[in-house]
Amino acid sequence: MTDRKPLMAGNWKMNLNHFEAMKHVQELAFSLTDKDFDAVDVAVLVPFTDLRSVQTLVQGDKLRIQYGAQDVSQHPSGAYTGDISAPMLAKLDCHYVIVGHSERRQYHGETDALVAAKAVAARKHGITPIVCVGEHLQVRKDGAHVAHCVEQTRGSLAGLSAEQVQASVIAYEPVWAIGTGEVATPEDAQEVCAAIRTELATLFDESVAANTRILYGGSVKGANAAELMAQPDVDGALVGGASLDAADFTRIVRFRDSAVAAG
Ligand SMILES: O=C[C@H](O)COP(=O)(O)O
Repeated sequence: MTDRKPLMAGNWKMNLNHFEAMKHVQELAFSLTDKDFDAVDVAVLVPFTDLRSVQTLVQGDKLRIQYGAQDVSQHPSGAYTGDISAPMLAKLDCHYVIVGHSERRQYHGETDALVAAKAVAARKHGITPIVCVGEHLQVRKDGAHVAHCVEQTRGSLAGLSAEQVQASVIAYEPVWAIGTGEVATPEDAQEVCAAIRTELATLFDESVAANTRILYGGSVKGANAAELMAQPDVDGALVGGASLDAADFTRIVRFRDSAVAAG
């Protein structure tokens, strides 16, 4: 890892109502210290219904926890029943929004072009998109995972300027590792994150490649975070299940402590 500040982002998925959200953020705030926030950016990516409560808590108590949503419309407003726009998220001071999570791609048929349009919409309103890519198990078995993820990255960033990409985050999440307990090896994570970074240099330039944060996601836990974060092209984690456990998420944020203990 270079001087890119690590980002540990908890994707709560469809868990925690707004009461539970406030309790959980308070627990996190209680267990994390200024030293943690100096070293690592910490974010929670919460259901839409939790955003107002989380915003109130974070801003009211001046917490250093960042927050955001898990999806956004590509449209700024209009007759799109059920959708939430980037201006709406910006009004709630969201820092981040996930776009193109594999669960959106799988259950809502989201394509690379749609993901790119959502990322553009987010950047237009000052929100950092966390653009997800990753291969299914069969693609990995076929040995096509690197090419697949590079292609998906290219498609999911189509239309974004160099500045917009540099102000975005990319998350490599192998689908076979999500929620399965089967974490990628550090070498697997490094191989794909490095290939994505090389692709950013090709698509844009070395500076974009060097400054864009690339996360790994898929069964990250306190016990395995340090070895993943030790990889030079892995700049943090997008954490699902373990982000619902304040103690384990804190261990992930403090990955350097376990690296020291192990070393
Ligand atoms: O966005 C998070 C990922 O889907 C990872 O989920 P997981 O940590 O439960 O495997």
